[in-house]
Amino acid sequence: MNLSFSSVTAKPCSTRKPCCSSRRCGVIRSEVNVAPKQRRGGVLSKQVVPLSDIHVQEVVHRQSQIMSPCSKPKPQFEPNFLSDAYEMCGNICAEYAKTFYLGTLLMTEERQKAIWAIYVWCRRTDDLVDGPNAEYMSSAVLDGWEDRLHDIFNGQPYDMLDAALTDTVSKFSLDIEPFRDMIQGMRMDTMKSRYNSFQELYLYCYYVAGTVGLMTVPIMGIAQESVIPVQSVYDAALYLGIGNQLTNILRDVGEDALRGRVYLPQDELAQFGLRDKDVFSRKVSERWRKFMKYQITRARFYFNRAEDGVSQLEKASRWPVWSSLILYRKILDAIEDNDYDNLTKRAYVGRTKKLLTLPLAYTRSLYSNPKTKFRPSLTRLI
Ligand SMILES: CC(C)=CCC/C(C)=C/CC/C(C)=C/CC/C(C)=C/[C@@H]1[C@@H](COP(=O)(O)OP(=O)(O)O)[C@]1(C)CC/C=C(\C)CC/C=C(\C)CCC=C(C)C
Repeated sequence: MNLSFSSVTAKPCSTRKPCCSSRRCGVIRSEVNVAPKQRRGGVLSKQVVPLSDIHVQEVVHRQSQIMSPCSKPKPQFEPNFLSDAYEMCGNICAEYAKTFYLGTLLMTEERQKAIWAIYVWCRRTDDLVDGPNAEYMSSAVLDGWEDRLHDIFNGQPYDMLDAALTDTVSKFSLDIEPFRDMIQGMRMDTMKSRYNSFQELYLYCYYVAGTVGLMTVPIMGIAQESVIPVQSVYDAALYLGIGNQLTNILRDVGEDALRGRVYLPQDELAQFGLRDKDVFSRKVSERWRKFMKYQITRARFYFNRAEDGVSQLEKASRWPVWSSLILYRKILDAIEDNDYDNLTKRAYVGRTKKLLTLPLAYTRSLYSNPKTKFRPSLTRLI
């Protein structure tokens, strides 16, 4: 049984210009880091596989360029209009994602508002396929949403919430590609309900969550004292998104099954002697527990890989990111506490545990130092 883990880092093929924005202009080679088998320590080995849809390298390139004053249209809005628009975004974020919202309160006002605007756009995008109007979903709806995204980036927002994002993209060096990729993830979601391998699932996770990492790095800001390459910070942001999404998937296996969806690699299910019918039967067997242990270890692998990137962010941005990392990790602990029953139970981190996370994350953010990879032993307690 092959129990290796992979994380995928995009490398441009030599024939491809890094600034090329066309989705279909060439093949990207991707490097897959294969983590050690369970119970065996050791150095990660690497494999090269074709994976043409992950746009990290080009996004890093474009987002790292200093914005010239005329590079993005500067829309003219009434001052009150924009402050009302951001306030609406803040209220939505506070309502639907309290932890993200709390985390933004330490940031500068400009960054805080930018995260709210991005959050709201992501929430609305996800709601197209997951929300109350999901029954009206079609590829035409997603095409229309993508046109609207281009309007946002061209300074012609459709409504107030879009206007907040238009303002945000005019202030920060944000590339449109991760936003388009998230829409691509929603397309994928409408087209398939099974993933043959972890490679396929990874691509989905990149689309719907890794992209959030790429969108938010320019807002969070990289510390001036950072000593690691910018690309590594983006990789860490991507891994945090992947870890979060894998965790969401593991938490929601039972709920997704009720909708006829299985976001688990089919080949790995088979390796553990499991099939779709075992997911739908809602019975937790010993095989299922073993399979879940494996999936949880992989999600943790991504969180661990994200850690070093958090310390490279600007100080005020580290706290919210640590909070999100620690909290999502705790969902994995909760699945274990439920004896791996994610078929009939939804793993939950209680209010008190959540609140206790905030000072822990705060301490962590004070002690993480961008100049070293030093990890205070506190990590191990969390
Ligand atoms: C402060 C902070 C962490 C900010 C990020 C806020 C933000 C813009 C979030 C967008 C989330 C969103 C609505 C995405 C749409 C797709 C989706 C639903 C993805 C899942 C999110 C969790 O949502 P929830 O639990 O509410 O999901 P359901 O209601 O069950 O559908 C995801 C699991 C993805 C979340 C991914 C991230 C927050 C990315 C984290 C990475 C960073 C913030 C980069 C940090 C930088 C470094 C260097 C590590």
